Amino acid sequence: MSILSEVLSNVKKRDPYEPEFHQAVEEVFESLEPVAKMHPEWVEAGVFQRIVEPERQIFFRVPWIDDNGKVQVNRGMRVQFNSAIGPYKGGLRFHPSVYPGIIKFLGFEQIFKNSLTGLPMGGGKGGSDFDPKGKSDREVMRFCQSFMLELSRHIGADTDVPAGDIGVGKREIGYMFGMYKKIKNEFTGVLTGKGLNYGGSLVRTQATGYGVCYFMEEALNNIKNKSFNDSIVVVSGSGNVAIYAAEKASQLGGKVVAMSDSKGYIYDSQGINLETMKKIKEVGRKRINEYLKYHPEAVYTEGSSNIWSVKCDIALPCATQNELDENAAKTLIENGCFAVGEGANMPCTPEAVHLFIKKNLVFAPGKASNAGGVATSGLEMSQNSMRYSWTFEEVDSKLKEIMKDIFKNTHETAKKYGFENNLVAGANIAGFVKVASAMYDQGIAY
Ligand SMILES: NC(=O)C1=CN([C@@H]2O[C@H](COP(=O)(O)OP(=O)(O)OC[C@H]3O[C@@H](n4cnc5c(N)ncnc54)[C@H](O)[C@@H]3O)[C@@H](O)[C@H]2O)C=CC1
Ligand SMILES: O=C(O)CCC(=O)C(=O)O
Repeated sequence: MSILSEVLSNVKKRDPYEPEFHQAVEEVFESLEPVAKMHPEWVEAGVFQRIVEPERQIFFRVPWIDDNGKVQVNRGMRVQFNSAIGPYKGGLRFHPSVYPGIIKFLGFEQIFKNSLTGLPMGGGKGGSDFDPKGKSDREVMRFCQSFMLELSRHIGADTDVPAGDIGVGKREIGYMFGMYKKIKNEFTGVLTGKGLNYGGSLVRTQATGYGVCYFMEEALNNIKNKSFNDSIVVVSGSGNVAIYAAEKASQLGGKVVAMSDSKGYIYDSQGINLETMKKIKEVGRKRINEYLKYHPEAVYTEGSSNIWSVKCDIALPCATQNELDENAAKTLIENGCFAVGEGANMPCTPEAVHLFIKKNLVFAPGKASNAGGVATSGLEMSQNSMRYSWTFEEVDSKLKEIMKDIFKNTHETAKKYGFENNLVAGANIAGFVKVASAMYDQGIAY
């Protein structure tokens, strides 16, 4: 049995009820056989066993009082996965599906993604099974304050810097930042994704979605001599990543004809009107079918996964994990889709990914293509340390350069290890090698 199979089998044995985490480890390890062969010293130093075990996991109670005066109790957690190359960094997810297996898969992905950005950030992730949907602003505030009351003991600008993810946007970051500042009596860059009036960075809101398109444009140009221009694009989701991926895809000349939420999807043959979508989702926090009130010519279909039956050239899954399976992949390919870029974390199942690679689509894996969000968080940390802010154009051009560099690195690494044009292998290997060599240099006690 190879060291990689042995470690994977141990991961499954130790935490048998965490399928998303197993999937994330398996997907990375699939690419690492040549790395293990090239670096027997890493095998001997237990790097593969150590990298799948979080450095620290924190679980805590989050009691809060709802608008009816009733006490509610949620679970909070933070997985500080790996700090070999910098302070733990990664978002917080508030969604009823959150449990350790989800947070561990996200934290594990984050290690390699953050490494690919070229910035000094380790990997971490956290969240709660709290559902902000349908809650009043005051309820969300009381929850966030209680969550931070405990989390504040474990984070810090040089220790662990959380940010947003599903269910955590500017509103939640604001409430948490306010509470952290009150508890610690210090104004530091302990969270990113902050409001622009208290230390946030321009472009952070747009960064993940824009970054997906910058990466994809680079991949299309280099691998297929194509671009977004004149393409038909389908984007799943209608949250932060989806809206700004759709915006940049349109700016690059694509036409986004469909977007979804967890209940269903909208098809608009004229191209989705993004101002309407922002009004519905960012301001109103409403369901996507509200779109029909403003654009009655569009069509709404129940069932979010049906969105992949819409004919397109480029598909950008930007909602959630495992939202695009093998059947959806087959349908996309039959309809002529030639590129898929992951905006969400692990949105394509392993079977779908294998099919995309086998059929030579340009496939951009999330840990490379959605790294623009955390990269811009890294830029927010730099600006906070300098007590300075860059302009929109300055941050946007740094983001663009970072995404181009990530593409170059993943593309060249894939080629070097014998996986030409396989960006999944390229991203896994390039992300891993930097962290593994830092872990090796820092000794086994680490
Ligand atoms: N916000 C960020 O900077 C980054 C987010 N991501 C990933 O991107 C994905 C989306 O995150 P955000 O946009 O930040 O969250 P969000 O909370 O702003 O939006 C999530 C959207 O997905 C929709 N959704 C949920 N389940 C769905 C389903 N099964 N089918 C269709 N739509 C569904 C929701 O209705 C919502 O519109 C997640 O996988 C997240 O981990 C990755 C990198 C950075
Ligand atoms: O900006 C960040 O720190 C986190 C972004 C994130 O959660 C992700 O890349 O999945």
